[in-house]
Amino acid sequence: MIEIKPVSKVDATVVVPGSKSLTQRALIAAALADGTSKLIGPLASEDTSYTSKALEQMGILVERGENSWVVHGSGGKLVTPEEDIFLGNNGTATRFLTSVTALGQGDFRIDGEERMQERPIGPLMEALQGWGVDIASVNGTGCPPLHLKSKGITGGATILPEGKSSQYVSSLLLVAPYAAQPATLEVNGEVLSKPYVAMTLSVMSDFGVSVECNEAFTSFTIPQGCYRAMEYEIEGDASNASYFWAAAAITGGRVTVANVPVPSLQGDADLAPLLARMGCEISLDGGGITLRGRDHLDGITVDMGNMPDVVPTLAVVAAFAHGKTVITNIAHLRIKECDRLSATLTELTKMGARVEEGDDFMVIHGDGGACLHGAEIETYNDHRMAMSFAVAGLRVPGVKIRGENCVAKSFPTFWESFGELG
Ligand SMILES: O=C(O)C1=C[C@@H](OP(=O)(O)O)[C@@H](O)[C@H](O)C1
Ligand SMILES: C=C(OP(=O)(O)O)C(=O)O
Repeated sequence: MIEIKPVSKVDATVVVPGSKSLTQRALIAAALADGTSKLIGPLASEDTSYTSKALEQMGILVERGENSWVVHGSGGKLVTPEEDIFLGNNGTATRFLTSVTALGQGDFRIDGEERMQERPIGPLMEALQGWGVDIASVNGTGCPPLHLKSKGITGGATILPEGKSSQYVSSLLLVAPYAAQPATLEVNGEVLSKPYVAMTLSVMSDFGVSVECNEAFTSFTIPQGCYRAMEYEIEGDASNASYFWAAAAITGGRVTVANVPVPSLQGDADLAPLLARMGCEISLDGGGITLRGRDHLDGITVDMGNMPDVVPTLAVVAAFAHGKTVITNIAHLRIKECDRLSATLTELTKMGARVEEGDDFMVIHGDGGACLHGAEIETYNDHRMAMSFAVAGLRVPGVKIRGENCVAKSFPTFWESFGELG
């Protein structure tokens, strides 16, 4: 357990580690490319280690240096893994690598931690079956462990049934160029977390494959092709930048995150303008985004369907605002590392906040933070719970974070960087 000490006003410039989402996409595109790619500024964390280890099991050599990784691409020819693939609680990799392994040959399992065995993957399995993949959920739950008998994907038309993760769409797109025939993908229902699909299309295009699609991201035509090896530079992680912007917002201080660019490929960078709507000042200095807090924050009403990972950050800031904050379209928070919708509200309540929970929304009744008091915060093995509630501790004495090591999933050096704010 770690106790956070309150500070007056933070005043800092920080550099955050590389984007988890971009690192994983670039690793996969580079692994399937014909030739050797170099990833500059990748994220070294528990999740990206699971991804690169799984790719290594499929015969891809990933040489991990201090600030760049060299990936020896296979041109799409994958070796059969000798052991089952284990991906911890890495939802992105579990969804993406299910399709990647389908490109290879062999009979094996994909599995993860207990929580990953509760995170659905059924819609992706159905869409892959439409491309001729023999895949089943071992326990019949529509969740991992999965059993695959891979022999490549046929391509042609497939349909992704309605689901609560954009990762299914990204996963299918990433492998579609390697299908035996040109592929199309139709998605039933609304696509949540859309910026992540845009990010996938951007990485694919950088690696040389252009996909045709509609604006709603429900209809895609993917040409056959092979990714082109390249040198790819990774932006700083905007979801992880959120904790530093939030620190400025609630302490009335200043934080510049130097390596999240504008424009960014990451939807979560849009948290900064949202904090500006609550009363902060935003400016673009030296290539990064600076947030300055003021004495007063106002509650807002906002649809966060496109920015699920920064909802806990926003909810914590909302507890220090004046008035009601209503966060809608967030049912997908319930299938993250924990049920983040409930967990966030449970822990805010423990700190004295007045909140309301709906199936797909939350309400925080802010009073400027006056009612908040210290508490031992449960983190449910969820890195985003630990990092968001650490922010609250900068204003409220006695905030203690249990299970603080869970930050290793996406930001192993978080506590050192956060400590520098004080
Ligand atoms: O594609 C990605 O890199 C991600 C997509 C999002 O998931 P959903 O699409 O399931 O909301 C996000 O929560 C996750 O952290 C990363
Ligand atoms: C939801 C997250 O990741 P994943 O789905 O990859 O486990 C996250 O990092 O907040």
